Amino acid sequence: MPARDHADPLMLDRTAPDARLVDVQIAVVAGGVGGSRFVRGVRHAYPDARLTVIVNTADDIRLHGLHISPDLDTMMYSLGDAIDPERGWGRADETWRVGAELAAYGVEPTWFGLGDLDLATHLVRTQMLDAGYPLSAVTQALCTRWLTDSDHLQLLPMTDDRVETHVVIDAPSAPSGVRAVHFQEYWVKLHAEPEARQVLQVGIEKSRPAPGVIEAITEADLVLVAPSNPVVSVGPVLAVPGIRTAIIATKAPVVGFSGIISGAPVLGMAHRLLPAIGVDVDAAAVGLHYGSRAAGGILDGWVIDDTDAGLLPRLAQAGLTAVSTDLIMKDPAATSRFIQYGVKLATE
Ligand SMILES: O=c1nc2n(C[C@H](O)[C@H](O)[C@H](O)CO)c3cc(O)ccc3cc-2c(=O)[nH]1
Repeated sequence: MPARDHADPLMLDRTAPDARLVDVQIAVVAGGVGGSRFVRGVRHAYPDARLTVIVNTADDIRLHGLHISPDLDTMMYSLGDAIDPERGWGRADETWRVGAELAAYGVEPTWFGLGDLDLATHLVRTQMLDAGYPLSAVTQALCTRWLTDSDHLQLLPMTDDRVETHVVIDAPSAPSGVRAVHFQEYWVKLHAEPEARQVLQVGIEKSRPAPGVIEAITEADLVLVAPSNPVVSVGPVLAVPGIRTAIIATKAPVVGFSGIISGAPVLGMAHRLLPAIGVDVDAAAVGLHYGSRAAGGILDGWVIDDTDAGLLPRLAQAGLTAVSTDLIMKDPAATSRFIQYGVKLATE
């Protein structure tokens, strides 16, 4: 195995058929549903690497007196093989009896699905937060149940501070003509139907990276940006003061993957939110939104789907190294293939 140097930290002994990356540190910036599918692929691609997933927490919401962290829970359940495969969030074999009882009492909101098994997670998290533990300590505690190998896989909230994504929509009856709703209300109750006039990350200015986040990025041998929602999943992580700077400064190659394929998000509602931040709903626009590191952005490489190969010249002209491949995450092996392909081409 040739000596690993930082010029090519991912140097594989490419002669060995089962080239393994050992003692390699990988940091992933991710959201929830798409992000967790991506991370399962990263684990498949680099089984011996030490993985730190920096997870968006701006989706978090307080309901029924409980602190709910959808993206952290989706990542945790998914990597712990407890996720409901159809929904992509929440627990497998879930029941909804407590939620139905709350509705029977007329307790609002009833539009946010609270599963009985999932409730235990929110109860533990809320108790620990109320006892003064930071969200990162709570996450570590919850993960001891779900993630067997904590020194090879760690979930970090982007921050321990309270940050919430709120979406500004038209409200004809309001004096200002607009109102802000929590992202969960925009997505789960309103199905992202209203035009998004603005997307706010409430509290982001005062937020600080959670313990370990900056080190995970600066000490990484590879940083990956998951094909998560650029506005409400990757966006908030990059907006926590200090995180974008650390990504720009890291010696590791930074490779991003597009969640927009043929002008639409594979999952979720990014197409309803990208216009609010002035970014077209296409794989090139999102890559240029993140920007090449040479131009002050965060990416060394950008991976788009084969159906968007026609966008490659535009990315090349803008100075962003980009490649196209099959980006459909049909299973961890498929995801693993496109990750390795993208990393190899984007770091050569
Ligand atoms: O579409 C829905 N998504 C629900 N989600 C998904 C959630 O809105 C998204 O996973 C993210 O916030 C956006 O990616 C939940 C996630 C949780 O962790 C816990 C409860 C829910 C409840 C719902 C729900 O009722 N409907």
